Amino acid sequence: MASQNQENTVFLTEQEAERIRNTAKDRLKKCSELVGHTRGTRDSKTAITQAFGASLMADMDMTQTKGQGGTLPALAVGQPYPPCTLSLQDLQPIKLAQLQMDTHHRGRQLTVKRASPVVTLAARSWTMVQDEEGDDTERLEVCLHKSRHGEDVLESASSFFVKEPYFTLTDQCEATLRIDHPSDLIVCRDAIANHSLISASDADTAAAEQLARTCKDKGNAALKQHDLTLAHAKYTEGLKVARQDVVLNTNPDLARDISRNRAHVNLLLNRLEEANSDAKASLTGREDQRSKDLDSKACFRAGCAAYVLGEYREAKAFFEEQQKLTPGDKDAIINLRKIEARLREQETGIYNWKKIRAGLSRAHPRVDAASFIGDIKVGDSPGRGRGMFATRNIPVGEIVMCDKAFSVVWGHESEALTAMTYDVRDDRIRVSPLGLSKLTVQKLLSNASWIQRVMDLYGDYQGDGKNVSRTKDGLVVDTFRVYDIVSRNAFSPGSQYGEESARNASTGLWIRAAYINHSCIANLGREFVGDVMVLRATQPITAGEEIFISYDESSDYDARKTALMTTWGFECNCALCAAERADNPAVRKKRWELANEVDVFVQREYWANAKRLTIAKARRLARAIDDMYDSERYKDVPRVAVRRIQEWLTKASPR
Ligand SMILES: C[S@@+](CC[C@H](N)C(=O)[O-])C[C@H]1O[C@@H](n2cnc3c(N)ncnc32)[C@H](O)[C@@H]1O
Repeated sequence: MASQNQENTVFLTEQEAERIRNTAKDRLKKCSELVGHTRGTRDSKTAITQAFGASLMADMDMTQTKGQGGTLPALAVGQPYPPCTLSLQDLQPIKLAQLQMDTHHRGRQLTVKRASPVVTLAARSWTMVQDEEGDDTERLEVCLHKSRHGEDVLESASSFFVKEPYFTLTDQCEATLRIDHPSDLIVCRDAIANHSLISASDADTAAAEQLARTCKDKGNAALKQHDLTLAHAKYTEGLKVARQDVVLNTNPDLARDISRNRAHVNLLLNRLEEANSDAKASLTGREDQRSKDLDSKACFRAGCAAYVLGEYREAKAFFEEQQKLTPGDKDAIINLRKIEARLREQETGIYNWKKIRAGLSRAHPRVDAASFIGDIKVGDSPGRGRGMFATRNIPVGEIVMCDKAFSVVWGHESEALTAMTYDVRDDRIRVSPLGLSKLTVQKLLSNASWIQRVMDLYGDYQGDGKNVSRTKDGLVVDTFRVYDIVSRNAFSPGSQYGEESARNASTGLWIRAAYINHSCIANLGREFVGDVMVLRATQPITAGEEIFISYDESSDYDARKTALMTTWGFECNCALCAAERADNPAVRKKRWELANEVDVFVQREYWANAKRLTIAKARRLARAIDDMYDSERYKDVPRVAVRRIQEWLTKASPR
């Protein structure tokens, strides 16, 4: 992740780093020794006692960091496997006793019930589960993506279906069923629900209609209790029956009513595409006042979903229709006004920054704004993958892009989760914004069009690319791919709402800006207003030229080189790096020391009313740094170490 704040560094002791590496390597070794070994049955009492004993020893996935107090979770990453893309009904059952060690049981599904309380750790939750018959017990662990809609998934129910179970070892080498992809775990909230459906297809009209009505009532009751997941399940069940010909031919309004209700729940669950299609499906098009009122409600719901999806023209059409159906409706008027602003932002890049800034606070850190993409387009950037290119000449100071974040986690929010990750692919330990990966996965699980857009971004692990898989149980999201995409595309919007450090750094994903490559001599400057990234030309850009931002602004060549390789996985070949690489390391070191001296000077000496002696000292410093540059090599290359003191001098001696 590109940091705004170079102080955001976690210092890991050698021993801690070694411990993390060894834990991951030990596990991998044991796993490879045990591949394919049959599990056999486990005595349930002993299994539960052993598992809890191990968990009590310590939350072993926590890491101590040097001199910074506190801990960060540590996770091994870089062993991706694909999520299950089959529907539950197409998988063959398997029993716990049939499981084989370190094996993905492709084409199989397990039905289990919870047999112990849930243990919730920073980056995972686990519990003991039993077969349906209760004669065998095993550990079930959900890694990272352990909660949905603010609820711990394992705690939300007592029965689960595990799709294509992965039976392996924990970091402490205990046997476990491990879930990495949330779509591989199906919560069974109400076993009776599915049985009731089976009889519906054969039922007579009255019975089927009654069944759909009961589901609708149960959905309404769950909604009243704010149990959105159950409400959604009940409406879905009711819709399946109400959309069958037996009911549809006699009472088409029942399906419409349930669709309208589910649209509301979907909006609350952020399932915007389904909210939009449900609302459209509920429209009656009739002219009586009651029908008009209902259609107005549906238009409002379809419009809200389209608005959050960024489909402002579609949203506008729905709110206009709402206004026609129920003239004077205040919601429609307010929303139409908001849409005018969004369309202006999107089409012209004109924003009311004063108003936007005034509306930002710790409690409201996100901006309600559209993204503006200026005259730029994605193209091939040899040696750098894809990049963004200007399609016309752009003068200095012009806004090139304002990108509203796809997902952002602020340091002060409960979703913020930073972890030390050990990547087995390149043997590197990194500080990873896992909270952002989690939030991104949650958003993707709700809307298919978003999956395609995020999965188009660059990531080391390709998985199934930008294909969207959907089973009868819902959307499938490859969390390993999201993790890799976040690792290579996340930026930090800086600490806009209070102090933060590496352990709670704010991070976000800007999916349009994510196509812009790095150069240490960037031609764009970056600023954040809440979660909007504003990019302006800092140099004149000619049509066809690639645009660049700086992922790391350190003036220390070695630090910058290491950060670019560790975080972003590349070595920069810009003119500045080429010149600095050719410098004698001793010269680079001396220049770096002088730049540090400048930092201390600038912090101590305020430029306003600076004494002549102080200004003279600043001039000496600037000259000393300038002398450390080879005049031939740095003829056309910026002398970055001298920049700060020159800025100070410009302000201190304006005449
Ligand atoms: C945010 S993405 C930029 C878009 C990316 N090039 C693509 O094809 O989607 C960051 C990744 O782009 C590549 N990249 C960016 N700047 C680069 C540069 N100056 N040299 C080489 N690779 C670069 C690296 O692979 C990096 O991890």
